[in-house]
Parts: sequence; C-alpha cells; structure tokens
Amino acid sequence: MQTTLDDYEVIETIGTGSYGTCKKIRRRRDGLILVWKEMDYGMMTETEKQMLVSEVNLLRELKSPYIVRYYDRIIDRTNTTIFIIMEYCKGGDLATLINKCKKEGSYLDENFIWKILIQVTLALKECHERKNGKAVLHRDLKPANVFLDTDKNVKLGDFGLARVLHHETSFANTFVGTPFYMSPELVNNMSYNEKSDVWSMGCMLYELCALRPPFVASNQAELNRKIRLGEFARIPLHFSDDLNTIQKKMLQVDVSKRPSITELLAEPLVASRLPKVE
Ligand SMILES: CNC(=O)c1c(C)[nH]c(/C=C2\C(=O)Nc3ccc(Cl)cc32)c1C
Repeated sequence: MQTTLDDYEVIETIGTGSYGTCKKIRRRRDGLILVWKEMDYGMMTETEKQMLVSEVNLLRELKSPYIVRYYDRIIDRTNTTIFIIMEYCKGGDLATLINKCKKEGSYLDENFIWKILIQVTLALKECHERKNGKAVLHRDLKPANVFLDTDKNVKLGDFGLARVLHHETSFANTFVGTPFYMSPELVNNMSYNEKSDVWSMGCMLYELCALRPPFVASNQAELNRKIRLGEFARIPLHFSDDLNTIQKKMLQVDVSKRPSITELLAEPLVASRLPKVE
C-alpha cells in the first residue's frame, strides 16, 4: 500500500545539505525511528525527474550492511518534493566526528579508522558491482555522507543522486562547499569512473587521520594545481606505516596505478582485516 506523509511524525531536522534537508521521523504504525531526506525537484526537467526516480529505484536494490537502507519514497506533487525514507544512523556523520576531534585536540583511534576504511570499501564494492548492468558510483564520497549506527558501524549514504542533482541544468548545479576530494581526472575534465570513488575514499582516509584534507587551497585554481601534482604530507607519525601505505595507494594521480575497489580488497593489508564470512 502506498505510504503517505501522514504515516510519519517529524521529530527534528538533523541535517541540511546541497541536496536537501534530512529529518528524523517516527513511523506511526510501529514507532520505528527513521529519517527522510526532502528534495525539491521543482526546477528539474522531465528527463532529470525520470533520472532521479530511476536512481532511487536502483539504490533501493543495493543491499549491504554498510549502506543506509532505503525504506520508501513519497512524492508530494503539490510541493514538488520527493521524500526518501531511510534508516536512522544514531552515530551521526563523520564530518561532525572530525570537527569534534579538532575541537578537543584529539585524533581518531587507528583501529577505528581501519574499520571505517574496510566498511566503506565493502559498501563501494556493492555499489560498483553491476546492478542490471549499471554501476552505481557514489560521486560524492566525503565525511558528511558517511554515517555511523549505534555500534559505530559505517552506513554509506547519499550516493548516486549526485549525478542527477549535479546535472548542468538542474537546480542543484550551484557548487556547495569546496570540492576538496575532486579527483585528478575530474580536474582534467575527464569522465568520472569507479576509481574516482577510490580517490575520494583516499582523501577521506587522509582526513580521518590528519583532521584536514590532503589538498587544501584558498581558490579552485590552486586546489586543482595541488590535486594534479598529487603531493601531500604523510599522515601524522603516530599512525602506522601500513595505514600510510594504503592511503598513498588510493591517492595515485595516475588512474592506471590507482587500485580499483576489487584490487584494494585484495591488498594484504586490507584483506587481513576483512570481516570473517560466516
Ligand atoms: C550531527 N548529525 C546528526 O545528528 C545526524 C544523525 C544522528 N543522523 C544523521 C543523518 C542520517 C541518518 O541518521 N540516516 C541517514 C540516511 C541517509 C542520509 Cl543521506 C543521512 C542520514 C545526521 C546528519
């Protein structure tokens, strides 16, 4: 049966981004706590609306313990708004966690960082595996899009929609926030590919360690130059050489030298840390 907005009670707003607003909600019939992401599609062309709907349907097929679970979607045509109903992640997002560490002058524990690396890689493996012949690329991997559940396990959110919402004519075309994680191939106006998600994950791994992105600049031109050069300081010395080695592999400027998700999972330093399959 088609659900409606009245089937849910809004508790509070928990996040706003370039793609819309995230609200904590309660499902009235059983009290289950969920979230919905509200997105205004009013400025989209018919093609873009179709892309958004097929994108959401595709994402609903993704099944991984490390990807936020999609429950439902409600389309409010009166207000040209789509509500995507998803799993609630009590631990919040990694961007908030990084900012908390910066304020406290503390670093994240290395074992926790390895756990995030492994679980995000497994989430991207699920995305990149062909679904009906179509890979779902995240395209906007960053700490603000990685969430934690009650047990501090990773829940990757907000992927695939970026392609639709960043479409030239779409209303979300205004760049919100500096693209610190933009890959060299994107800077060089080449096509985004699965290894571009690996680059973004390498940038995120660096930021989890150093509490700042690997490439920082005061303007886009300078940022592009630094990304193309691909030079960055080692992650803080108290982190192991193993973590440093993996992180450097993910930030290879040359795409052919950068590992794919499958190759990354086969790296001994990663493979030895994968969860045992029951
Ligand atoms: C400070 N952040 C929070 O309090 C927070 C919490 C506790 N949860 C979230 C966000 C989500 C959440 O809890 N589930 C989600 C599913 C998909 C997406 Cl794109 C976002 C979320 C946020 C932003």
